[in-house]
Amino acid sequence: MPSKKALVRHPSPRLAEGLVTHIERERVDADLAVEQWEAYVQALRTHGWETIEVDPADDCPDSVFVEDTVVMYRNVALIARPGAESRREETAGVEEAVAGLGCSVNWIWDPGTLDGGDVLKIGDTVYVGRGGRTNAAGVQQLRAAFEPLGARVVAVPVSKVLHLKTAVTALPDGTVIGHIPKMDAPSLFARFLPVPEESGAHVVLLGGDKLLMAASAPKTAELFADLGYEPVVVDISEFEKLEGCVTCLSVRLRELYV
Ligand SMILES: NC(=O)NCCC[C@H](N)C(=O)O
Repeated sequence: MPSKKALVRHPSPRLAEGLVTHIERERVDADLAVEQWEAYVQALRTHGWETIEVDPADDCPDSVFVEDTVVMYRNVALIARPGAESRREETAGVEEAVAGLGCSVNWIWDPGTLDGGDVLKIGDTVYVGRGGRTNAAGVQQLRAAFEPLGARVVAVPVSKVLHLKTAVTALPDGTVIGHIPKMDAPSLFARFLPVPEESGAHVVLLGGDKLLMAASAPKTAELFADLGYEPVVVDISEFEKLEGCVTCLSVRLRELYV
C-alpha cells in the first residue's frame, strides 16, 4: 500500500522574524499562528494522513515551512540546500526524519541551491522553478538525482513570486492552476486553468476530490466546487504574511512502501 504520511514542523517561537521578499512585512500573531498550524495539521489527519512531526528548529524562524527542505520522488528524499542562508540549518532535522522513515537520502550540494517550494510534481514530470531561491546548479542536480529514476525534469522561470509553487500547483487530474499575473511562462503548461486569486493557485491534494486550500481564496474555492471538487478550507493568514501557503506547511510522502 502506498503511504499516506506527511511531515510537518511546529512553528518556531521566532516565526515573526521569518523572511519576506515580495510583500510588505506585517505583524505576525505568534499565538494565532500556532492555532492555525494545529488546525492545518488536524485537517490533514481528518483526511487520513498520518502526520509526523520533524523535531522543531526553534532558532530558525522559517522552519515551519518544511516543504522547502526536502523533495520526495518515489522513496528518494532529496535534501534541499535553501537559497536563503538563514534557512540552511533547517535541513538537518528533516534529513534525520526521512532517514528514520526508510527513505534513500540524496543532497543538493554547494554551489547548488534549491528550495522544495520550487518543485511541482505531476506524475513523473517534475517542474522546477529557477528563481530567487533555486539556481541553475540546483536544477542540474535535481535532474541528475531524479532523471535516472524515471522523472522528466522541466525548468520554469520564476521571477514574480518566491517559489514556483507560489505561482502554480495542480489539480488531481494534472491540470495546472495558476494566477496569471504571478506567472512568467503560463504557456509552458499544456493543460492550464487560470484562477481568480493569487492564493487560489495553491492546493494540497488530500485524496479523492478533496483539495486543501486557504480561506483567502473564496472565489477559487467556488470555482473548484463547481468543477466537482471538495475544497477543505483552512485559515493560514499568519503564514501568508510571511509568503507561506498551504503547500509549504507539509511534505506528503505518498510512495513509501515501508
Ligand atoms: N514553499 C513555500 O512557499 N515556502 C514559503 C517560505 C516562506 C519563508 N518566509 C521564506 O521566505 O523562505
